[in-house]
Amino acid sequence: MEQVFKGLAGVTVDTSAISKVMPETNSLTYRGYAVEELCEYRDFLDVAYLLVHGELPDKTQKEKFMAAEQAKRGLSKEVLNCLQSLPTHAHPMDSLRTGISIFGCEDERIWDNSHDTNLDKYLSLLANIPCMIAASYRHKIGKLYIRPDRTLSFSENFFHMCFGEVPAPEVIKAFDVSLILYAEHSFNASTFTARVITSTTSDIYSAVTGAIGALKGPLHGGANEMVMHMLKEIDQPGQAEEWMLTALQEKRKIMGFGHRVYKNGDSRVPTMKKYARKMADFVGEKKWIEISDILEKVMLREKNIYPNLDFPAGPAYYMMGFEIEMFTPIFVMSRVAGWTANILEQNANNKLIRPLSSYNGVPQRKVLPF
Ligand SMILES: CC(=O)SCCNC(=O)CCNC(=O)[C@H](O)C(C)(C)COP(=O)(O)OP(=O)(O)OC[C@H]1O[C@@H](n2cnc3c(N)ncnc32)[C@H](O)[C@@H]1OP(=O)(O)O
Ligand SMILES: O=C([O-])CC(=O)C(=O)O
Repeated sequence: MEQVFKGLAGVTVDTSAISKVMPETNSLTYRGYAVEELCEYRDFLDVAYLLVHGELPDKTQKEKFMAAEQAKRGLSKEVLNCLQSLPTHAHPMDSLRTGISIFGCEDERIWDNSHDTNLDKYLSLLANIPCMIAASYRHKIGKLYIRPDRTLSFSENFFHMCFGEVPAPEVIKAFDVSLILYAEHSFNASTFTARVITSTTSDIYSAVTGAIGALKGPLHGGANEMVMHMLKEIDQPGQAEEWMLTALQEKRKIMGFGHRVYKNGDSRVPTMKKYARKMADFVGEKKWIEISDILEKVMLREKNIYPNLDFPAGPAYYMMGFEIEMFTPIFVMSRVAGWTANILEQNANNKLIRPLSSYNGVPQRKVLPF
């Protein structure tokens, strides 16, 4: 039997100049820049530009990019109506997947996969994914849609559309940092999905829609929601150690722990943890951090497994005031930058992605007539 690489683990399938995940040093760069430095000195929009254009914007390029993103904010009546016609029990990831499908149908440039057209489609997605998430959220809670404010920053506008107000700068900064950290991570499952779809010379909306489906799963982006459900189930720091020991004994997968590539810690966790702590100080609620610290300690002691980015991001979003079901859609708001960079890279040097399988079913047999 041929050698099988289950889950493509350890297989290098292509080259990429977008991000470098370095498990040996627990570090990560986007286009050569360390994510920690990007978090400290730049905002998410700079990173959304960097990933797709290959360089950080200068002041003029940033102003132009920001103005273009702001100008593109705003859903059509049809997309808004569609999102508002979905059942209120629908998960916002499903609503977003559906919204982007319709959004894509509105674009007449169906078979135009040129670089410049794709850059324009990217700007539309970047500007309108937050509008779709906020629209679904407002619909779910039975409140009226709030139109985007084209004078606000990317992150400020999202809070404005969800809650009708812009929170303190500390909250905006923590949120923006989370978007930078979530923006790109080489050939993760959703990015790979986007590349597979792109490799058939399909379009960017199809690739992003497919990537959303892959990101939703709890083994990938959906874990940030599961982490918060777990923290809420534990509820008290005094119950955290026992909860973890029982879960491990029952051989349960602990959400927010482990990673396919990082085996000694996720490069993004220290930065996200710092901002989750800032959120705890800001809201004056330490319990989620205390429970998290105990879970992390016990998991390391018992299994030598480290937390991934979803572990601190979940409680950070909760403390910012978001409903749990909003966490993975927020991941999409950011990861669309990484997906697009990968879609453009795949398009620029394409080869159909089509691996082999090793057949282990019944041997060939005869079809007998009735
Ligand atoms: C942004 C992101 O997408 S980050 C990932 C978010 N996902 C999660 O947090 C979900 C929980 N984590 C997991 O399910 C896994 O760690 C994954 C899917 C992320 C990585 O999986 P893989 O690389 O396939 O690792 P694999 O599942 O083979 O784990 C290796 C060993 O560690 C154990 N392990 C890994 N993660 C966990 C976990 N979260 N809880 C308990 N045990 C775990 C496995 O049971 C396995 O043990 P075994 O060798 O005794 O069978
Ligand atoms: O790289 C992965 O497999 C998952 C991950 O952390 C990400 O997509 O951010």
